[in-house]
Amino acid sequence: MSQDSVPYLRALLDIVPVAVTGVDVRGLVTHWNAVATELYGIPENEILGRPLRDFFRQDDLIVLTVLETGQPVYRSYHRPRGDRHVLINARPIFQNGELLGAVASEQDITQLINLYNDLTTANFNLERLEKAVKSHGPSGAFDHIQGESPAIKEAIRMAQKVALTDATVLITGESGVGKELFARAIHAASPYHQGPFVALNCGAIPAALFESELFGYERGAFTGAEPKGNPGKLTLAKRGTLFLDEIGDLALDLQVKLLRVLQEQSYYRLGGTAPLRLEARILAATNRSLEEMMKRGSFRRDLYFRLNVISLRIPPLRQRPEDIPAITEFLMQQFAFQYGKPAPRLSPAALNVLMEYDWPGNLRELRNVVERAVILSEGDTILPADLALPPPDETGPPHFSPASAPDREDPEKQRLLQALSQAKGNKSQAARILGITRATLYSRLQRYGHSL
Ligand SMILES: Nc1ncnc2c1ncn2[C@@H]1O[C@H](COP(=O)(O)OP(=O)(O)OP(=O)(O)O)[C@@H](O)[C@H]1O
Repeated sequence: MSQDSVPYLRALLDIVPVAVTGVDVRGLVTHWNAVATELYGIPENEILGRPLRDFFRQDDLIVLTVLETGQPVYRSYHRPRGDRHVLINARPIFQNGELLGAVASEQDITQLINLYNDLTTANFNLERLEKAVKSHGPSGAFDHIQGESPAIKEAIRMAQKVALTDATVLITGESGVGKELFARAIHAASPYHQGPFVALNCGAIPAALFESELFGYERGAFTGAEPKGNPGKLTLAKRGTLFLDEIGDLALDLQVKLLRVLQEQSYYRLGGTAPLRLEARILAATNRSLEEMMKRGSFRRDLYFRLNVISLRIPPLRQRPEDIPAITEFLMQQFAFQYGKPAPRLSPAALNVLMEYDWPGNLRELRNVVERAVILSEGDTILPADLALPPPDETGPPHFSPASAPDREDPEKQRLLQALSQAKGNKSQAARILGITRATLYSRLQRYGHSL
């Protein structure tokens, strides 16, 4: 190369769209172009002639590694700083067999990565919308009920069967397990799906208003009534579904009135004289034990049997811990989208905390915990501290029975959590990572979830 070519090379360095760094054999900077200045915010006059390692962490200096190993590197992905993503080419420079130094070029692909992340989030959202659209038709009604444990699958199978009939269903289960979610899915999959879904919370309305809410009233039926009258929930739910939530909270005298409607399949509005036909499918739910209440005389036996034509029990979350990884992943994506943040990942330690917690508030509590964690987490990983739950040691009585008491150092359990975290809760993928079948993975998750 002639001496004349130096100005050409200088100009070339300044117009190539990559950051160029040159070091001599001691690691002192010999070349630093305009893009490098822009990428790292370090001007050429500050860095030229100085050791490169004064400006960067040793681990981040691929060009120095190349100097040591004498091996070139091509298109190596690297994050020189938290918010920057680059692809690096680097090679040593030899002259007459002697090592002179090394050069590196770095292509900033931050924008590309950000676009990719945006695209992934957009795709996720699209899938969700597709599911939501499908779930408006009877076929996809149960799609948004997350979970693949045998317990939840059994509940879904049962609900799908009863959805096709017009039988009254009593949905039981602890608070926050998803009783209303199931009621809505049954409605959406039922012959009544084109009609409305009307919910009435029997625990939330004062007894004095219950009748007018349920049956409605005619114009001028009583003082203080809406002048136009009120159709009432039974009429509003016509050709649709009436969901009587918290049915166990209904006072005894009102239980008689509800029973009469169910027996006679007709009702009167307050102040009305013409009987109206019951044309709604009835679903009821409670988190109380109606059997216990019957024994104590606070729930009518005859109403119980009318409502409980088919009973559907939704299992609490602590009885299906194997659902926790996938549901958490689903919720993280959902809330990340809602709050306009990139979807975070869950650290194995955080997953461990979730797996061992008791979940008295079930899915509703899990939703709240994940929502808060997505909002509070800094960086791209959710850590145990973001969950605001007691760590496994402090969750009260030990969760593991002595027969299956693996402690937190149990290496098999650690591998399991690691694989699930890596697979973002996808169990097939986690099973592949571990080289075991899905069935084996499920039985291990069951074993490591507490109180089983
Ligand atoms: N399997 C599930 N997958 C995803 N989300 C769920 C699931 N089950 C419940 N949820 C969510 O958890 C929350 C609580 O569910 P829901 O209101 O249906 O519970 P519930 O049993 O009716 O509670 P309560 O007895 O307190 O009325 C809702 O936001 C619901 O969407």
